[in-house]
Amino acid sequence: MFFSRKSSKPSAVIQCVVDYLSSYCVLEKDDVLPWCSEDNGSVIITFPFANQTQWPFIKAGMQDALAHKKLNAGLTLKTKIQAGQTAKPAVTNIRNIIAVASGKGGVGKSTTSVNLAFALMQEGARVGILDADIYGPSVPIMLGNISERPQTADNKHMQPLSAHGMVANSIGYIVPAEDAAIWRGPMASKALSQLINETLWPVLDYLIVDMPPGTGDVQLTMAQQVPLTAAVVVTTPQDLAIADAQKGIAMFNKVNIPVLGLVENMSFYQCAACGHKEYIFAKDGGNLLAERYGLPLLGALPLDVRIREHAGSGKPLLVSEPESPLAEAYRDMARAVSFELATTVPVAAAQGKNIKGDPIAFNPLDNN
Ligand SMILES: Nc1ncnc2c1ncn2[C@@H]1O[C@H](COP(=O)(O)OP(=O)(O)OP(=O)(O)O)[C@@H](O)[C@H]1O
Repeated sequence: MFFSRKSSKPSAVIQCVVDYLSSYCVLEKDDVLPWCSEDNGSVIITFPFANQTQWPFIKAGMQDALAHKKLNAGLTLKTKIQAGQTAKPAVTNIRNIIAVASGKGGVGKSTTSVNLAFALMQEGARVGILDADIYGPSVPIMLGNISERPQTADNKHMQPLSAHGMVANSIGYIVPAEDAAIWRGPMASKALSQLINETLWPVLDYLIVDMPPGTGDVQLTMAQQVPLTAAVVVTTPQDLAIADAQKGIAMFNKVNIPVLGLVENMSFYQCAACGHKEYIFAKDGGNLLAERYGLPLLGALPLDVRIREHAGSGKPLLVSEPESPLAEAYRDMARAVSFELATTVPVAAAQGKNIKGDPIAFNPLDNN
């Protein structure tokens, strides 16, 4: 029941802001009430998810709602991402680890991972990316720093590399591709644990992990060994890819990692000249799968040559064309990912205990 847990009734301005947020986010009023506090006639709203590009619209909507009720209050919007609970102890400085997985190769998992990471950053989160795609690491190519190597001061820990304001590490920076390609399961999953645990990560709200494609033993062991908070499954609309995505969902269910939802990549082709949308592969595959599993469809990204060109050039779309509608589609997805995590994964009991501060002089959002 609305406000039932509070001993005193919230003020009229808080009630108005809560009403607005509850309908904007499609959540119960009791769910959004904890985000709101009042200080000297000003309302502070602290979102537990990353949505900073929406703040101007949200603020304007709230101001209208307040004015409609002849109320007046200053509005301050903030972001505070909480750590979601994990079965294994959290990694130092990382609040949430999100695996980006796909049932089969070539569906655009790495491209989605990298652009998702930048999109989350543009929405106000502190983000890093880890390329765990042992058999085909492509993050170094997409970040344009393939010839760089992580530095180490003590021969035990690596400093992550930094590209376009994002921290990253990848097996591709460390081991020649032909060596990693022949690793067997135990070696591959040990490499992932080492990459995560021996990198000096700055304080991060999200570490995006680009998983190796597939749902075999290697992927299963990896999913079990790392304290994943949640997973996102990428698919394309073809029947075959959908069937494989189904296996991906089943794999995470088996190891009790919550799947936040599906991303349908290469969903449609939009003609640059006339804007007509062509569903080249199939229509609504991702939607139907999402419905079957009761999962949200977090994003439907078009097949667009610019996505491939920018990924190949070392400057991902979100960095090279941040104002484009394509970048907006990725940010829509990023907000959906962040929102789902905050509203469906229980908050970790040991909140903040693993946050030790930045070991290196790096924090893209120090003033937040
Ligand atoms: N939405 C898109 N539009 C156009 N090209 C895309 C799109 N998504 C990915 N690509 C391109 O498709 C190819 C495969 O993408 P990517 O490497 O991200 O797939 P993957 O699933 O990670 O593959 P792998 O299984 O080999 O790791 C790349 O050339 C990439 O640039």
